[in-house]
Amino acid sequence: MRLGGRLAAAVEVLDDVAKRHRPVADALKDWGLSHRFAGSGDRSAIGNLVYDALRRRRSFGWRMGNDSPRALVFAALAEGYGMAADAVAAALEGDRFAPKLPSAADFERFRTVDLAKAPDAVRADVPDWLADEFAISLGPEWIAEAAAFAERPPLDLRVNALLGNREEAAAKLAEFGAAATRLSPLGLRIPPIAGAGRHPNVQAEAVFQMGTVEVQDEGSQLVSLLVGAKAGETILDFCAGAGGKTLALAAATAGERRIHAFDADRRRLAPIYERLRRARAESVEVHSRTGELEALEGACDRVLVDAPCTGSGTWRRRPDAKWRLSRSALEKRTAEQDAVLDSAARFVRPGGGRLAYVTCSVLASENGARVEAFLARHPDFAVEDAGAVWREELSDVPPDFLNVPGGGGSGLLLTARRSGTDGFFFARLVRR
Ligand SMILES: C[S@@+](CC[C@H](N)C(=O)[O-])C[C@H]1O[C@@H](n2cnc3c(N)ncnc32)[C@H](O)[C@@H]1O
Repeated sequence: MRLGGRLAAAVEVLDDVAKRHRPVADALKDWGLSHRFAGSGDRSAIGNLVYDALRRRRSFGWRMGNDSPRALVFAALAEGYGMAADAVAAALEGDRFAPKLPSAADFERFRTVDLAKAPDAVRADVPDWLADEFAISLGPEWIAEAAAFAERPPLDLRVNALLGNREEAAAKLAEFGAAATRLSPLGLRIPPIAGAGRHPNVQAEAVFQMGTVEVQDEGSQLVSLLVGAKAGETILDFCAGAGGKTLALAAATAGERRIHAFDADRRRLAPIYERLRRARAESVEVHSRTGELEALEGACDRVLVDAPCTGSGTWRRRPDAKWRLSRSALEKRTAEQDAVLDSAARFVRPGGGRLAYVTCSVLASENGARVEAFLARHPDFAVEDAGAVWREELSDVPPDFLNVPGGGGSGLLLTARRSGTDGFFFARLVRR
């Protein structure tokens, strides 16, 4: 396909996402199925345009003076590829599939308008109703913090300590530019996609197939390590889902058969079995029914609650979710978070057992506020100092991560801007 066809396809996909309120990944997949002539290079170029347009929908729309799918796609092209109006026009000359070009004046406005004069929520690239939530959650620099979640993300891998070490894995993935992560001692990072490119298909590599590496954001690796799981302990991953953190816990406990993985939704657990096999994580027992957990009540040294949340920390990877989120959905999530914490608390061993609360959201109402509400309902728990937990499980902590404005209590907040990771909240509570 030529550039014009790719642009038209990106406009079509964005239209579909907007009109049918559907996830962008589904819209892209459907487009691919009905346009089988498109090659893999076309698909990744179209995907990049669509994702870039969604990540920065508000600021692109404001700078273009128009937020139609067509204007957003041209904005993504101009920004992502550094193309000026005349270069775009020249590239599309005689291309009958190309969508109608914005005017030269629109391109000029896009290039020169001062975004600093735009409303806060536009600069932050978030919906208006979320501006206050972000300001409370991320403090005086919330606009820059939110805008960092509108950048392209890297591809992070965790090296499975049960099967390999980071140096060897890095050597096997050197052609993709994989390098050690800054904060996780187990991580490898492949830089964000440039231009029309795409991330390598690491799942096809022997090092992945043999279980030596797993795809996991560095932030997710860090919060898994902060749980502090040790060999010989009884550990319950209460919201295990597809097992991203279960696998990390299994590697941290060097294979002792004491990890229990549970999820209230059996369908979500489905991928865990194959992932555990590949990682040779034999220490994990998977439970899909609450009744199977009876023997664990009051008996777990560590319980991880990786709670259902809005996912606001993952908007670099799922930018469409940012525009679908509603106030009522946020309220539904906070109620679920209270319920899941209450259900999980009974498994924690009195007299020193730990309850780790994690979300992949940066919103204080899902994070510190939930911890505070939990402590009010459960006076037998106390929150540990997050800085001390980091020093105990990892190393010196950069003080920025501990600064959780409006978070209440001693939580840790990772963000794209502070830690260069997806957004994660972490708090560890001890049962007296
Ligand atoms: C953020 S996801 C878990 C992701 C997973 N830990 C990982 O790292 O791949 C949250 C999970 O919590 C589960 N969940 C929601 N409510 C629950 C409850 N009351 N008890 C247990 N699990 C629950 C959901 O089914 C979902 O799979």
